[in-house]
Amino acid sequence: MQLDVDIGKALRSGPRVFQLRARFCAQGQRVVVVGASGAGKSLLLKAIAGLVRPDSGHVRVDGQALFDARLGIHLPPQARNVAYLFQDYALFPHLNVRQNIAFGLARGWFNPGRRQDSEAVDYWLDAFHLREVAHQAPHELSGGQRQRTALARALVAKPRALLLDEPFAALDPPLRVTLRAELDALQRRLQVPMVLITHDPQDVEIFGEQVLHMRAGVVEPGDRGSALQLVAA
Ligand SMILES: Nc1ncnc2c1ncn2[C@@H]1O[C@H](COP(=O)(O)OP(=O)(O)OP(=O)(O)O)[C@@H](O)[C@H]1O
Repeated sequence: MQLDVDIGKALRSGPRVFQLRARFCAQGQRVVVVGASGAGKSLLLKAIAGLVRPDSGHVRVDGQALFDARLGIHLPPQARNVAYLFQDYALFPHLNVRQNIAFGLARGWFNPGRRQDSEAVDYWLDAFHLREVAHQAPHELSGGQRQRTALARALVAKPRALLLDEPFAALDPPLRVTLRAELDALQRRLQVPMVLITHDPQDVEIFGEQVLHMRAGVVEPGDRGSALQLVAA
């Protein structure tokens, strides 16, 4: 994947203005974003996903413009084919596991899925060991099952990139280790490029093929060593 980002965005809240100024080009399959709380990491990912509209600049994936202020391009999230996994997974509380995953196909409720679609959902139910709980609602799941459902929903539409906002933060340490290893193996198997926000040194070790530092809204290139110092601080 080639991710070419050069964006600016001012966010105002009362007298305070937060200025996002992100400019970088990422080439690898595994990009990690580190930085202090409030540095702008989630905003950056949301801008790539199309959930936040920058004021200026461009976002290009493999040469395709997802956003270009000068050309007036701002593809909606569902047209970007880039999956975004929220910090709290954002599962739909009134839908069961199967329905949550099927929602990732973005066909909506009035357009029932085709046969291949339900095969795709079945595939991910099996791949993530969710078959047994397919009928359960998010509040009836363990933390790991919730995370796997959210990942399955993100992957079912075969995204060209996966954006993960602190994917293990809500999990207790033993489960974190297990699911980190699962994501590691999954990424190798699917070869889906990913950008992962983290405060955890283990994530930097495992997924930090390329590291971006964010400091007060600005992206600075970093390396694994300095990222480890930053997250350990
Ligand atoms: N809608 C908004 N209006 C005004 N300011 C905002 C808005 N959303 C975010 N901000 C500000 O933008 C800054 C960056 O927020 P962001 O969520 O990207 O931080 P982060 O680096 O992901 O932090 P954390 O590690 O705590 O999740 C913060 O200072 C936040 O207060």
